[in-house]
Amino acid sequence: MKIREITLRHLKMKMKSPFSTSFGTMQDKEFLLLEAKSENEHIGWGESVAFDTPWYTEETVKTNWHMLEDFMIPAVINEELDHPNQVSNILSSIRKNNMAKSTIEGAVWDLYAKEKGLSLTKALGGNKKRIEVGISIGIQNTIDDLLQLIDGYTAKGYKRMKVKIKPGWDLEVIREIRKHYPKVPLMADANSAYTLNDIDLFKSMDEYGLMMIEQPLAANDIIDHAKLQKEITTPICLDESIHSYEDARLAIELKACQIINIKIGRVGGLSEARRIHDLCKENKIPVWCGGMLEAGIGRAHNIALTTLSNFILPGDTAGSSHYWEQDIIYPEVVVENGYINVPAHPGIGFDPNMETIRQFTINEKIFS
Ligand SMILES: O=C(O)CCC(=O)c1ccccc1C(=O)O
Ligand SMILES: [Mg+2]
Repeated sequence: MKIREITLRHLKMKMKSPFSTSFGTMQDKEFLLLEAKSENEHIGWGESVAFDTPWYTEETVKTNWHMLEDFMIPAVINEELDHPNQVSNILSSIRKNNMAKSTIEGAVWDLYAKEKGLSLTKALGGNKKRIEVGISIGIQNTIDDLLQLIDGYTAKGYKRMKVKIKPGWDLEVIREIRKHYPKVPLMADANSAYTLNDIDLFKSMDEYGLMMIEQPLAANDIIDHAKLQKEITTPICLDESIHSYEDARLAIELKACQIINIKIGRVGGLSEARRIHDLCKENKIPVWCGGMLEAGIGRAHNIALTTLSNFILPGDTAGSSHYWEQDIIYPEVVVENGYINVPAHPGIGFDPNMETIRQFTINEKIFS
């Protein structure tokens, strides 16, 4: 198959409520959508998960636009593609910029599945009919606010609660949650806010039965994560540290974690995500699918990936209505009792809502 036309769009959508992490607060979500049309008039969609500031990784919406426009789209358009795995080879001469790579690679996967008449789930080799999801809860003004949110999400059936922590919003918060919800499946995500000097804090957390602590230390610090994991019983889950299969291999060999959060954008696409999944499975490291506050296209890709067998733990793919007044796909992603039904239609299995896409687009360029 060949891609003969690509439309790149820059969208801006307002989130229903602001989302706060150890790095700061997000309210407006800017992101890119890539629409790739084949010779046979099939259309594949990809979404960039880069944010408008480089706090999570070094990439931003603007660096992604630049990489896609000047390097990646010219390299892929009009090339004969037999399989989406080729995209990472074609782009391998471009260093890093994983989220930009993933945007175009994701569109090629969707397109490939549509050309074959397969769901993206099938094309990837997944076979779940439904997936389990949890919810990621940002830092709140008060512990009472947080407890109320947990109340609501528990009632909605989300399979586990993830709370963001940072220095000053950590042990006390976990202790209070456990006082009110002794049994709720609970985990904490620090987004790299700590160092090994905080080892006593993490030892104290061991008594609260957390499913895991996500990314307590710096993104480039696999060695210190290994040291920390030796000292605590709570499993460490790595997020920001894992950008590739090789990172995952290093982390597993050094015993820096017991669980890995896979985000398609962070690792450069679905092909690499699947390789990491397979490596983790061989090494008995359970994985789950992380979230980047995606709009519907990115959310659909996450659902398909999560159908692979070693996605054992609930992911962060909450329902569309948790984030948006109106999402950009139909049907929207719906969570019922903590489950999302996996669509069986060709490709990502959701249709773009062109009306809302146009409404939220602030810049657009067509390449052919
Ligand atoms: O609801 C979601 O999409 C996941 C929210 C989340 O935890 C998150 C959101 C933005 C950036 C990083 C993270 C993270 O997993 O660390
Ligand atoms: Mg995280």
